[in-house]
Amino acid sequence: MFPKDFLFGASMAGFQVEMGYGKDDVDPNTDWFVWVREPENLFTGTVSGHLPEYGVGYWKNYANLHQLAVDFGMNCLRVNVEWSRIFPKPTFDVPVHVVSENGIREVKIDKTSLEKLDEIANKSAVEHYREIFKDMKSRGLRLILNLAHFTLPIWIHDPMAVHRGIPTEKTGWVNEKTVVEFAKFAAYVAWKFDDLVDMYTTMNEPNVVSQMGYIMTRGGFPPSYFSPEMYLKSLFNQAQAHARAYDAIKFLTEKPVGIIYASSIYETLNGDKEIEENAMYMMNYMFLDSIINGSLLFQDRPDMREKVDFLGVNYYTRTVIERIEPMNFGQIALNWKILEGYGYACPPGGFSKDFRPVSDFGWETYPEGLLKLLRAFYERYKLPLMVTENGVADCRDWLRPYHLVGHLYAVEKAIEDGIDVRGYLHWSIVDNYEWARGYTMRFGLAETDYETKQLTPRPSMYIFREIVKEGTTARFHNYLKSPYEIWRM
Ligand SMILES: OC[C@@H]1[C@@H](O)[C@H](O)[C@@H](O)c2[nH]c(CCc3ccccc3)c[n+]21
Repeated sequence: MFPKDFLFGASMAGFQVEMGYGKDDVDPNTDWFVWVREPENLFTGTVSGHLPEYGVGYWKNYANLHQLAVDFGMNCLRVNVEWSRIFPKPTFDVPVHVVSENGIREVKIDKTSLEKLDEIANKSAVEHYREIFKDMKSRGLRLILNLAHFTLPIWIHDPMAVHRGIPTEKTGWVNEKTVVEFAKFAAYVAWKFDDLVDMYTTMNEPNVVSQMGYIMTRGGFPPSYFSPEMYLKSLFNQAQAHARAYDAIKFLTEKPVGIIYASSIYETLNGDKEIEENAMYMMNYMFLDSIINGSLLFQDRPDMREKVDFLGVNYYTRTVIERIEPMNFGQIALNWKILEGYGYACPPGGFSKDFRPVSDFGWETYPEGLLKLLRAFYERYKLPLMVTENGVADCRDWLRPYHLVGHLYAVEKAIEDGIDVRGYLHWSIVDNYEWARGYTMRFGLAETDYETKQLTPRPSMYIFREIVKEGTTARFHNYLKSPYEIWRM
């Protein structure tokens, strides 16, 4: 059984759902907005050619989407405010008190600084976000407010300059100055929205921003510039930015502040524990340890300790790896590689090498991995956990019923095993703009008609509602066995 006060809902991101009518709801001031229409990226096929301004239109149709959530049993939504909407112009000139020897140790934002930020903020954007959040609350939905979800203001990040190796100050998270500006943004958001917020998260998947930006540079993420040094620098500046944002928000409110991490369970086919632990450390614990235990790589950072009230776990599938001769990339020594045919590396719409069904995106259905991951994170950190993303690209809703029951069952078993999971937020409630893949991937429990903006529940959304109503997956366990035999634990 799920606890009575369990949070059932969905996650969304501003850039992926807000725009829809191609005019007064458009925010042109982000790195992603530039990136997805850049001729070089279109010519090389780096991006889909689809544009976010013709998407869901949440900026205008938010009431419809909120009511859909309520109608299908949801009691919580996670969304973010777009930094570039709140501050379309640079905030560098707003004075704050910074302590920065060997890292950004403290950023103090007082009332005077907040009032100076208020002078340059886009007040109509602040007001419109307040309308959206007030509507959400008026329908009984809790709000988890996230701050950064992949996009950065163009005055922080010039993705094409970095992509082409042209010297620029606007290097996004690689530039330590971004840490200070992010803390200002966090303080301002808490100051302006706290009365409407239930829980905060500072950022979504800092590891993906760094990995897809500077290592997996064929994935279509800005700036697609291979650099292990920039990978590490951007990763740890995001860790610092989280810690400084945590402090800035906590200076103004007692509400919980967490972070959302792209989490995968790393497995070998031959039970090579050393390699599995090595990968789990590198890909999960190294970053999280830095903001929970204050251990930033090999230096002690007490100013970054205990900066996580709860951990948002985004889980989609596992990553199967095997040992290789160590490869050295600067400070990074890699002695494992990802195996094709499992996890994220499967044939779209087919089956994995383990005969598990695969999504339209080529991601293997592996619900046991969520249970293993929740166990591993809880054992290491003993922090409240929340599944902040889980879902499947499945335009026909053939796989989603099984995928949904399997993963909700994994959460239910984790809770029965005494793991403190507070909620499950599906990715996502409606189809939306899938970054470099545009509208080609459909993750919605409800289908989005991008012409009419009509939102139509898919069959699996009715299953979601039944499971919430009954407080357990029990009635749907036949979905675990056939026709996809997805659960073998
Ligand atoms: O791909 C589905 C969703 C995105 O739409 C969300 O914005 C993002 O938070 C998110 N993260 C993941 C898992 C990690 C990942 C990110 C990007 C590309 C491939 C895998 C999947 N998703």
